[in-house]
Amino acid sequence: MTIQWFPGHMAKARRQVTEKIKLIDIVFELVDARVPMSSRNPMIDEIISSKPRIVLLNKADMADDYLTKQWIQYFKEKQIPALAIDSQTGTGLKQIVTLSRELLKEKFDRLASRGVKPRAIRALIIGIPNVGKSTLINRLAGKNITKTADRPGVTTAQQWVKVGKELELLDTPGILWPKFEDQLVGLKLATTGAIKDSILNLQEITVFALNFLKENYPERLKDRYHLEEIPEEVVSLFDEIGKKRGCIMSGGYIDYDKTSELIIREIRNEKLGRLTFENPSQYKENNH
Ligand SMILES: Nc1nc2c(ncn2[C@@H]2O[C@H](COP(=O)(O)OP(=O)(O)OP(=O)(O)O)[C@@H](O)[C@H]2O)c(=O)[nH]1
Repeated sequence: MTIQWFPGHMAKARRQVTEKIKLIDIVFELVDARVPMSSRNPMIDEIISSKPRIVLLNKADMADDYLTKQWIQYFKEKQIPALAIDSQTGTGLKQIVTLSRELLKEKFDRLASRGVKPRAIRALIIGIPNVGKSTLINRLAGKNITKTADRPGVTTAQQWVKVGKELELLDTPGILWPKFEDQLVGLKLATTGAIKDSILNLQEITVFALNFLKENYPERLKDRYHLEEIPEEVVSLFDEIGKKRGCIMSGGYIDYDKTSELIIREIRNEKLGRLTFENPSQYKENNH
């Protein structure tokens, strides 16, 4: 689903998330491990406020392992615990419960000392569209997808999904918007497939992707497209790939649309291996 984010929608989404946050102990902020910054909401710190949080770098199976470790370190330095997960297979999910329990130990000990009966940790998954929120909820819930009894929420009755004995999730995740006014963010999200029916031009996305691969993963580019050398000019690179893969129009011209579709499809299908499109060092320098 492609959501059109108008200011009114943004305000409504934010209000809904803020209401839900009041009901929970901890936030699971889901991001795409291939674009950990671009797949975050620009106002996330403000929205979450002082609630404990874990950043979950989802789709880690598609991301560059080396950079995923660097990103975990980056968040750690900002006092935000982060975990790499794969919601499709369930890799890394056990740690979510263990870490949540650790982070909330003091709060729950305090409640217990006041005589409050022990209860499951309540959590909310939030993230921009397509980061894998539903996949994660389904994976965590497993057979327990049958919902627990309603508990009155602030505006509507909320449904909770049990995850073992120790965790309960709000069944509908919080959806937030990306920072799409930044063109580079849009290009990265489009390359990874987060923006489905992109308003961005496909050839433009491909130029971005090729430049990125040329700079960061030149050997993979060479291997995949059997290139001896990578041409300086991105247009020549485009031409060469188009020629090699038979994306030719009548008259012998390169079919740029077809070439673009092929390259983007291959990136999304991991034909160029596991890729991460942003490096934490860029964000440290810019002091983001
Ligand atoms: N490879 C991989 N794919 C994943 C993972 N998690 C989710 N996906 C895929 O990502 C796509 C989006 O997942 P959803 O769970 O629908 O994402 P969502 O955040 O609920 O999306 P919205 O409903 O648009 O907000 C689906 O095709 C999933 O199969 C993961 O960890 N690894």
